[in-house]
Amino acid sequence: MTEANKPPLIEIDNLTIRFTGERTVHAVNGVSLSIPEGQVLGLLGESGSGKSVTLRALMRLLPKKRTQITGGIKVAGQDVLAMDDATLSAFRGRTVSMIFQEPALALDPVYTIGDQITESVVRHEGASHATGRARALEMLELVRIPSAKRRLDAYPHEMSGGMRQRAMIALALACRPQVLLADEPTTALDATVQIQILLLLRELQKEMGMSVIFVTHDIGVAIEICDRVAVMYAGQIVETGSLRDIVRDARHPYPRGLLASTVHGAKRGQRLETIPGTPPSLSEAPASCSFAPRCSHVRPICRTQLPPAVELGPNRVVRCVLAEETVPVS
Ligand SMILES: Nc1ncnc2c1ncn2[C@@H]1O[C@H](COP(=O)(O)OP(=O)(O)OP(=O)(O)O)[C@@H](O)[C@H]1O
Repeated sequence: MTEANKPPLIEIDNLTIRFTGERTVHAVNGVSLSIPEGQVLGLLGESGSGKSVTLRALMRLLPKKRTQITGGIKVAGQDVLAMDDATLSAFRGRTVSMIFQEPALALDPVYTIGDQITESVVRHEGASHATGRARALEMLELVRIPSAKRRLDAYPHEMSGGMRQRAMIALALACRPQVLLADEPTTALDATVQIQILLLLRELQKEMGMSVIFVTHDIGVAIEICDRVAVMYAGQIVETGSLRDIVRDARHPYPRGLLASTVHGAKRGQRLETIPGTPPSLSEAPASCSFAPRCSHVRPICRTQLPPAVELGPNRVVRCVLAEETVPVS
């Protein structure tokens, strides 16, 4: 079966997330995504575009209070938004796992790495302590932590940044989840360690057949690891396509502008900050094209109507009136 024919493992349908409180934030505005088994999708966009909020919604990690969510999220056939606490607890770790930029969000400072992995395997799989401990060692070896046996008894603060990142990956993958959610896991690392971790993640992803959603603001990282890319702007996906589609033939003026200056020499660490102007405040739900104020190809209709979602092929959607035109980049 080709990748395009595989049934989706993750289906996000018209997801809308609004935070209410002192000020209202329309963080995610009608996001739809469908990700088959074994695919790495890069969620690319500048700061505040709604990448992390989308990812957190998939694991139900958003605060319950003052968060309004509509739309649907299905993972491996399960309705994530309808799960009760017991189902959710089994779902996290076993079906879906998450890694972060900062390992401190996942690793507990008062327990050794070995104990944390062991505990996760015991809790999620009902395994014995000995089985959990054996798995912990296996995982530390899998993520290539040197002297793995000795490191089982190390605390997170006794490890370097790169090693802690590997330990967090070991913990996240210990119960062999079907889906890995990665929220900028390599951003804080220096370039050499970053590439090692990306290569490791790609290898583990292939070996375990996982689907991955990889959040990044870094085009170089997306090029390194993703099969497909979805570009977010102001809580919406403005363009999706294969990595090749996006890098070689982006149609929306936002990714076109971002990529024009970087595509030939895209390096890791290169931020998406090349377009003049700032993103909208998100205090209101979009009623027209959110990018219009910054777009050098803007037309009157862009300021009065939401742009259409133009399907250019399977899994290739562009939200722009110019989707089918070849416009010069500026
Ligand atoms: N719990 C919350 N309450 C209110 N607003 C929030 C909350 N969480 C996120 N936001 C807001 O939602 C918007 C989207 O945030 P999000 O973290 O998803 O952006 P991002 O694209 O991941 O950016 P970054 O790369 O900076 O993390 C931002 O305006 C953010 O301030």
